[in-house]
This record gives sequence, structure tokens and C-alpha cells, in this order.
Amino acid sequence: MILKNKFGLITGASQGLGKAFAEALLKKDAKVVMMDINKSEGEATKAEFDKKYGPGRASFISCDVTNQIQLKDTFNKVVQEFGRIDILCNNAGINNENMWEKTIAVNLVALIQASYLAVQHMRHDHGGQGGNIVNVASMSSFLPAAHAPVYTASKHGVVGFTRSLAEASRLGNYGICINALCPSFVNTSILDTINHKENLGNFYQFKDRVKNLINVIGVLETSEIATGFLQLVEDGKLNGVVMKITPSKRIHFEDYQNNPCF
Ligand SMILES: NC(=O)C1=CN([C@@H]2O[C@H](COP(=O)(O)OP(=O)(O)OC[C@H]3O[C@@H](n4cnc5c(N)ncnc54)[C@H](O)[C@@H]3O)[C@@H](O)[C@H]2O)C=CC1
Ligand SMILES: CC/C=C\C[C@H](O)/C=C/C=C\C=C\C=C\C(=O)[C@@H](O)C/C=C\CCC(=O)O
Repeated sequence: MILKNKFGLITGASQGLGKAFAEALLKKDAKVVMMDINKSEGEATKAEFDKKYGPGRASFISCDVTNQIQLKDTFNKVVQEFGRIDILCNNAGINNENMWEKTIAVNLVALIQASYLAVQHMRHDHGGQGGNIVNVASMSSFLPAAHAPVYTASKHGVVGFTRSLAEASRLGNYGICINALCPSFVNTSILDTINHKENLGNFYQFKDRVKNLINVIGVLETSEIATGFLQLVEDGKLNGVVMKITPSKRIHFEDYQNNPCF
């Protein structure tokens, strides 16, 4: 996809990875709408981007993705105002085992709802112009993690949903590329959750295990994940792939060639 003048919608874009994805699109002359529950940080990020890239390129909409009405209203507002959504990045995420229903609501349920809203708008076979969806999962999509069972379940779910919706897109000629992005540990505020009992709840006792793991494998910078994100969006042919990014192997893909049922 040529990104110049395309419209990207990114959830959880006030800070961290979402902000890096928004900036990556702006650098390619696309326009972005950033959605986040954190209004003050989101407005500060918009002001920063206005200065760097000129006004009118980045917008911020305060939205709790778990609130179905707010989510729908945001999609409608964006379509009304800009006429199109070319890219959706479902990035908003939390790590909270104490409020595990909320973790599933943000990381998985809202991602599914936003994906369906985007598909409805983008699909070729219903008169749309096609598009690209990137769902942010994690290396937690492939591993057990004693410190975060529900976060891990949500990220396993993101990969299963993404690959299945991508298959529906291929078989149904939606003209939408749908892929998953799975970083290992990245230098953002979510990493600090492992230091807090309020986040890990009953699994706080396993915090040192994950801290050791982080020390051994290292921490990536958001810029490297943004490079992977751009690769998924720009390629235009990749559909149903699961991109992994780790300090040892950098950007690479999960190999699903063997069907385990046979
Ligand atoms: N940082 C890391 O090590 C990794 C992060 N990820 C995933 O990357 C995504 C982004 O996380 P980070 O940037 O790392 O963390 P972050 O905590 O810096 O950013 C998450 C953003 O999501 C927003 N958010 C949370 N709940 C929301 C809601 N209900 N509605 C709208 N926005 C909401 C937050 O306000 C925040 O701006 C998450 O899905 C996370 O699970 C995946 C792998 C590694
Ligand atoms: C935890 C902060 C929130 C988000 C992080 C993010 O999604 C990235 C996660 C990346 C990988 C996570 C892997 C976790 C793995 C495990 O906890 C276990 O499989 C670790 C097993 C062994 C550790 C080494 C040891 O102590 O023997």
C-alpha cells in the first residue's frame, strides 16, 4: 500500500507503541487518527505531531475501546470527517491479572469489535476500498507465562482471531490484509506492570522469573516494532501472517506451514 494521503486509525496511540506506529505513518505522508482513553497524553502527542509534521495530519479522539458506543461513534466520526479508513491498528492493551475481565475486554473483545467495524467499512465485496488491519499481539501469544495467565490468553486469542479473519478475507474476497504483530519485550510503560501487585495479583510471586527473562533476552525499542508495522502495512500482499520481533532474531515470521491436524 502506498501510504501517502492514506488514513490510519490506531488504538492506544497516546504513548508507547501506538504513538510510534502513528509517527511511522506520518513520516510516510499518511494521516492518522489516534484513539486512546488517556486524553491528556493523547492531546500532548497530537500537539507534538502538529509541530513536527504540520497541523491537520494527526487527530486525537478520546475513546475507551471497551465502550461499544464510543468505539462505534469514533468509527462513524472518522468516516464522516475523512471519508475513509485505509488502515486500522488494534494496539490498545493492558496487563492486569487482578482485573482480568478488563484485560480480556481491552486486549481481545475490543480488538474484535474494532476489526469488525473496519471490515464492514473496508470490504471490497460490500463496496469498500479494501484496507489493512494490524493486530498487536505479543511473543506471549506462543508461551506460557506464570506471571500473567489472562494477558497471555488474550494474546493467544489475538493470533487465532487474526489468522481466522484473514482466512475469511481471502476466501470472501474482502480485499483486506489482516496480520498480527508479536513483539517480545519493548521499552514502554507496560513493562512496569510486572513490579506491581495491583497488576499481577495472585501471580505477583512469579515476577522475578519474568524479570530474569527480560534481563536475559533484552528489551527492544519502539522504533524497531514500528519498522515491522510499516512492513506489514506497505507490503500489500501479506495476509494472515504472524510477524515476530525479538532481540535475537529481529523481524521474522511464525511458520505455520504444517497443519497439525494431519
Ligand atoms: N511493551 C511491550 O513489551 C509489549 C507490548 N505489547 C502490546 O503492545 C500494545 C501497546 O502497549 P505498549 O505501548 O507497550 O504499552 P503502553 O501502556 O505504553 O500503551 C498502551 C496504550 O493503550 C491505552 N489504553 C489502555 N486501555 C485502553 C482503553 N480501554 N481504550 C483506549 N486505549 C486504552 C493506554 O492509555 C496506552 O496509551 C499492547 O497491546 C501490548 O500488549 C506486545 C508485546 C510487547
Ligand atoms: C509483562 C509485561 C507486559 C507485556 C509484555 C509483552 O507482551 C511481551 C512479552 C514477551 C514474552 C513473554 C514471555 C514470557 C515467558 C514466560 O514467562 C515463561 O515462559 C518463562 C520461562 C522461563 C524463564 C526463564 C527461567 O526463569 O527459567
